[in-house]
Amino acid sequence: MVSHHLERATTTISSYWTWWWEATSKKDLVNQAVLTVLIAIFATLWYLWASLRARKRTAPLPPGPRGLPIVGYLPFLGSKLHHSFAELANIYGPIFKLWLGNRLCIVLNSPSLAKEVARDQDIIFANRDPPVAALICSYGRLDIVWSPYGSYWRNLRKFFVREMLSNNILDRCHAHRRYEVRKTITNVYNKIGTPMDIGKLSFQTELNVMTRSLWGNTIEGLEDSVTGVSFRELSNEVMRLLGKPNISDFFPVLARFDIQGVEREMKKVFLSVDQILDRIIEQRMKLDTAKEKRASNNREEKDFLQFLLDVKEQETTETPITRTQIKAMLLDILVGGTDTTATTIEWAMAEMMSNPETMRKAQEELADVVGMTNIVEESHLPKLKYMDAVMKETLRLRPAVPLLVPKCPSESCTVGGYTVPKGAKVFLNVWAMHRDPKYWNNPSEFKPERFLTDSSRWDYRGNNFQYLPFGSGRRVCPGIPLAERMLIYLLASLLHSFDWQLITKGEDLDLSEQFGIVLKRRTPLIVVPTKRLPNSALYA
Ligand code: HEM
Repeated sequence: MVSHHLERATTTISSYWTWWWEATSKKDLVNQAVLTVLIAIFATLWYLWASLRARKRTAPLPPGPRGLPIVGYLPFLGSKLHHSFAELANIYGPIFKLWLGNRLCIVLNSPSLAKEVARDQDIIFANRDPPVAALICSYGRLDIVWSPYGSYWRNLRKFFVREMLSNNILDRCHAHRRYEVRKTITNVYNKIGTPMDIGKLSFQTELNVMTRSLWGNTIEGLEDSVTGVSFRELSNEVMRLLGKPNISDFFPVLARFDIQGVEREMKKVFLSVDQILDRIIEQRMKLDTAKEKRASNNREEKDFLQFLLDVKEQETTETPITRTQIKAMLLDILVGGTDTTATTIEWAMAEMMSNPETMRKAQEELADVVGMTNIVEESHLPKLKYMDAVMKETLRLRPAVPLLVPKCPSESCTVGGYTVPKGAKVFLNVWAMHRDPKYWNNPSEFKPERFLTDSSRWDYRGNNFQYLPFGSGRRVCPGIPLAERMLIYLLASLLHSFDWQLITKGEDLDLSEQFGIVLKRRTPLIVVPTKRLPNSALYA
């Protein structure tokens, strides 16, 4: 294109030159002066126009570290990707690039860039870039999290939100949540005074809540020996493998050699998960007796799995759903929804144990709102303002998904004045944005009070671009309504029913992080509960 313009300009200039030469030869000084000025103006204008067009077409790539030939910056990344990215942002600015193998990665670190990507150019960035491990555990992108942007994803997500997460359905599942939370409180009461792993406890409760809402039973309710604990191990393994840097992802030509064995490991873990899901579906189908059938005709009484199975049976439906798609969706909820919520509860407890004043304030609020002779009910939640602030502050300081789920633009575009090429892997480092002193006072302190003022400012549904624990745009987390209920309800019940101490009094609690697709604690939080409420009946 530029060479074409150059050719045209050269032709034009040369014809004027001939004319000018003729004028010069005739010694026509006036003509000569006019022509010289005209040529100078023309040349300047042409130069400006051409360079403006060229600049418009090719904004440069963002700045970034050089790295080594072939491997790029891979050898220099530490084990905590979110920290390494934050350090690089300090050097190269809020948007930078780095090559990891032969994959171009672009990292964004500011609310205005987040807005450009998640609002202004949301459709372009609504695609995912699944690692090899995700292709396996999503049944080849048949789930919601990893499916490509398009009508398949849209239908699945709409269906999921309508049949699992509408206010109506969530209200109906209230009894399941209450049953499981009360069961947990009783279990803790029975082991009072003994050390407990809060992460394990929260995971077990969240998993049971999810499974009861999904198919009216727990994993233990299956006819064989699968336990919630072994499911937690499988789920942890899936998350670990999803977050593990894998050479196959950075050098797709090497993928078939599976050099680190990530694909092999994921296939093995996934086989067990898949078998559990098959058993769940089969057990649910067995329940399809005449009595169940009658109940299943009543929309009000159906659980999510029953609804899915009904849709599958109706061949005339507009969006026929296969058994594999059902399993893919169940997995999103069981692995994605449970681990994030349980990890957030564990962090909230850890932060409060390190800042006993916040624990005291939360318990005082519970005593005021709930009363020491009552148990926490979901109806209390809207009044628990401090508790809500604790949850928000935890999601700020310890966002469960620190780099969100990486995005992949479907066409080349410009962000922050730089080119982001089609197919690049785009990370939004919300962990770093949540700790940026430009937007937060004393960002590394755990201070729930910051969320007590002007609550409208602290929306976390993706509209406030400096606070994005659930992401933003079309692919924002659809589980927010369930996550917020479960987080506060379980945390409030644990704090109202018990006082909590570290095993060794006065010990400094380890608050270090272990990076993964979900940001976990490096060491499990082990604490000892003591009775807080006056009446033993409140623990039944
Ligand atoms: C503390 C709890 C949770 C956190 C912090 C969290 C966070 C996130 C984040 C950051 C994303 C990616 C958003 C983006 O790419 O912009 C996401 C996606 C998703 N989450 Fe959650 N989540 C939580 C709980 C849940 C729950 C309880 C469920 C299900 C019941 C759920 C289901 C999903 C699904 C299906 C997606 C994929 C959405 C899509 O790609 O269209 N999440 N979540």
